[in-house]
Amino acid sequence: MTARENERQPNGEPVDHRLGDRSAVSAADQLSLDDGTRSEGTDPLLDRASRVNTPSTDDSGIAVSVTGLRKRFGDRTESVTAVDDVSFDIETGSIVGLLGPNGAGKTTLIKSILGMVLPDEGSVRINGVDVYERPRDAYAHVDAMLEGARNDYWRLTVRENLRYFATISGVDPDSVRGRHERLLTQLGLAEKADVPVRELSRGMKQKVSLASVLAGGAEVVFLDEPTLGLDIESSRTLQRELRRLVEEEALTVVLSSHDMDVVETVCDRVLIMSTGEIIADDTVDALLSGTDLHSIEITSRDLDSAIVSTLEERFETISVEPRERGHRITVTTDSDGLYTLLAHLRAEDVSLERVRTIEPDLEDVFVDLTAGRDR
Ligand SMILES: Nc1ncnc2c1ncn2[C@@H]1O[C@H](COP(=O)(O)OP(=O)(O)OP(=O)(O)O)[C@@H](O)[C@H]1O
Repeated sequence: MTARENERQPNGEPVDHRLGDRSAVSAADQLSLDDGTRSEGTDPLLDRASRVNTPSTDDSGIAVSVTGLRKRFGDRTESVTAVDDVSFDIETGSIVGLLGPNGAGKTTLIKSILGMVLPDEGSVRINGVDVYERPRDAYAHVDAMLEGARNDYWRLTVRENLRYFATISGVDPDSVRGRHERLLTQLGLAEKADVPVRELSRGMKQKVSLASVLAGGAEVVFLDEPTLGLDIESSRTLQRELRRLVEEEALTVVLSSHDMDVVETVCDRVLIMSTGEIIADDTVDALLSGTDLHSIEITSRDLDSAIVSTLEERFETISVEPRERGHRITVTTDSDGLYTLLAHLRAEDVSLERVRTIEPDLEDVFVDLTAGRDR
């Protein structure tokens, strides 16, 4: 999902891609028209300000349930099935990572769940409520940060933004003052609380965006690249705060990110999409332990350019580092591939100076699962 930088409303404020704000809805409507969907203008999110933020009643333990979702764009001559018969449930109080290469269908899936794109088939329930039949009730406890960090009112201070977004979520800002103060402290924003957002750095703005999403006490939040542009310390703080909200307040988070380390650290479960389908749905541990991948790093002065280029032809996932004499190569492959590699090196009479095996990480598993599956 790509951030749309520099979008502005006529009043000079940034375009808001969040739910819960009227400008967000107009952005959604604009998108909808582009998509040929939802042109009826009945977006449930327009009405948030008048909504009472009562707790949801569903006790199934399932926050989001998607069944048989399908969305195709285009006509018969040229069409793409962006989401292809996708089904999954997300447990209340968990963080689920949504991964996929560019064009996999992640944005279309999330927008379909949020009612910003109307799917051709399938159903979505949030806390047991069908989003297409009873959108207002279904989205009463949902918020989202889509397409980057441009979500806040830059002329308002940080604290005023939190109060504003709480208000349009139907919450009296005074009743959640404690929550706001905690968010400001946890996210390192307390010192800047009374500073207009436009005067903050990009990373700080990103943190304000996240705080604004969480300001109204939503039970289910969708976050697109929440750590983009943050320094390592801020990213870790944000991840810790998300885990705390999930564990202490049963927040449910759907997080889409290209940062595999963030997903590996923070998510209870990972959905991997490719060409519109869910091709993996498991915990990070299960994905890592279920893989037959091995990463091996070999250093040798016998690894000359000719041998290295033969290996590059055979192994897609090879990285090569020239040494003063010879090369250091790192290859990620399955057991058969490893056997082939070692047999090849033996046949070429390569003596191995240094061999190091590396545990595969989520990125290795992701690349392995999605390689060669382009549309
Ligand atoms: N409005 C649209 N009209 C036509 N095709 C579309 C539209 N929106 C998405 N698509 C196509 O649907 C497919 C899935 O796109 P989508 O944006 O959902 O993928 P993504 O996983 O979010 O990608 P990225 O990571 O690059 O943002 C792509 O082939 C894309 O070109």
